[in-house]
Amino acid sequence: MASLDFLLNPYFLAAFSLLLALLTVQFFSRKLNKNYSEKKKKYHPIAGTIFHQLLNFNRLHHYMTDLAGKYKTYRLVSLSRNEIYTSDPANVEYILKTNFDNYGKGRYQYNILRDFLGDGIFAVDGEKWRQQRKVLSHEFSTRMLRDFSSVIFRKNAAKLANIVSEAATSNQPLEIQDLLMKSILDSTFQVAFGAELDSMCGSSKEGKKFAEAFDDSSALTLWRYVDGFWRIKKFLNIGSEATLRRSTKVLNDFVFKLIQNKVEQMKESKDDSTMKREDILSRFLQLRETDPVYLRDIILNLILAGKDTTAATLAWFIYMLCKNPAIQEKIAGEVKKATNVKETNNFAHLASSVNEEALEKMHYLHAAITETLRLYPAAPVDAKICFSDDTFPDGFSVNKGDIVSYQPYAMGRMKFLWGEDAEEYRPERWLDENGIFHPESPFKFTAFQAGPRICLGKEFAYRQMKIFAAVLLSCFVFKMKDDKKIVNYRTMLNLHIDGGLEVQAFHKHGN
Ligand code: HEM
Repeated sequence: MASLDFLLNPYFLAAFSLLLALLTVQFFSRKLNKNYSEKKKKYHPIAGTIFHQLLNFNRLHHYMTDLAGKYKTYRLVSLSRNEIYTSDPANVEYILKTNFDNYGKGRYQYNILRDFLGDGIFAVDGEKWRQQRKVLSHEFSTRMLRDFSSVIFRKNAAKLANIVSEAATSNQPLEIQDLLMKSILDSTFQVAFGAELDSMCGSSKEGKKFAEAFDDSSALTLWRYVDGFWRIKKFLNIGSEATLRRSTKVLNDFVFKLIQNKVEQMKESKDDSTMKREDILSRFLQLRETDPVYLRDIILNLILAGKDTTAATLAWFIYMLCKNPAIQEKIAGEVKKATNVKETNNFAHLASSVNEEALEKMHYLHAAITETLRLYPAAPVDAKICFSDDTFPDGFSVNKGDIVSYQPYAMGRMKFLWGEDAEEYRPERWLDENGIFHPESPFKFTAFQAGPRICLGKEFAYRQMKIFAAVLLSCFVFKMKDDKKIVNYRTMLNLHIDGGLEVQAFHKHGN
């Protein structure tokens, strides 16, 4: 019954009363206006209110998938504005591409995100977004970043394999999601700053503090979406807002110090043309970008973008493989063939063999990761604000200020999109008759968003996930520690496994 405690919460009761009042007002104003606007505009069916979302909070994505099964596009009534949810690819294409300029983060999201993400790419629209997108797209397409990041991914994959190996030898279970979160944070941090954080082994106290402050800031920023009183709490500097202020200060102090150190290092090595600076911070400094606040915003946004998304996807991937041992075996076979490595006890050697050429050959692994993202997309729902009244391709209207969301989680499970076996984990659906991966329309498979704001790190993320998966699956067999345990997500911005994923790893030894 603990999950119903929130019914007694005074904030909740106040919000509920307000919602009832709003619904009453909406009902009567609809009646009064019937002869005017209703005649001209058609609105998507009302499937519920945000009160229903609160009641279903712990199974939110199941609830919304059920609604999506009934209506391709529907509305939920909230206190201040309509919330429209769609799983219709034609509407998704319209929002994300055709009428791109009419949908964005808006002032509402910017105000929530600003204290943590500043003016970084995730928080802004318009010119500020365009400028960062241009610079970052260029950086992410360079061969230098690709090669530099691959070296780091291989090193960290081998480091993780060492930890898994120790657990396998001593027959100890592992909480693999947590390990992946730390390892991916270490990789992303090193690509971004060119410095070691080592949150996986915890060798640096400052690094540990940074990692904790980062997670706290992220969770507390998300909390603002449901806490109607956050502005007052911020003004009074109390409760969650006081904690957020402390966490962002830890982040800022740490990052500004790193930037300062890097600037000094670069000054010292100015004449040394053999010094190659390949991390993202150094690249920006070389481009004569010296505003520390701008640099902080760019880099923290990248870390946020890359860390939880990639790590959570890998955790769901391992979960899927524990549930489907034949697929696990098949991927291991493909990796062995592509890398041509016989000896799997030397993790560094094995990791170095997972090179570009080998990765290109791993179509089945690519399909299995994509299939994981179809069923467990790291961003399960993605919301935009509508900037001016509009009509969707399905003929229904949306109003200025409405929140419009496409739903990767629900879409991944719709039979009308994927067929009768939509709920089944079947990597083969991504392969043609020759076993070659073939992508789907990004307006149907929406895990990376689509259109001009499509995920900038998609290729980077696949490379990292494939390297980690290839190294781990060549050396170990993974099984659930407790096969009967029900695995579910925790409702938050990204789709994490609630309580982590406890697995048992077994050595494959030389086969
Ligand atoms: C499995 C891994 C990943 C998934 C599923 C994913 C998914 C997404 C999604 C859904 C968005 C749109 C978010 C929004 O509306 O604001 C996005 C944006 C973005 N992603 Fe990823 N992402 C992943 C990994 C990465 C990585 C590793 C990086 C870079 C290190 C990255 C960089 C970005 C950036 C910079 C944006 C903002 C693009 C823009 O607004 O123009 N992502 N990603």
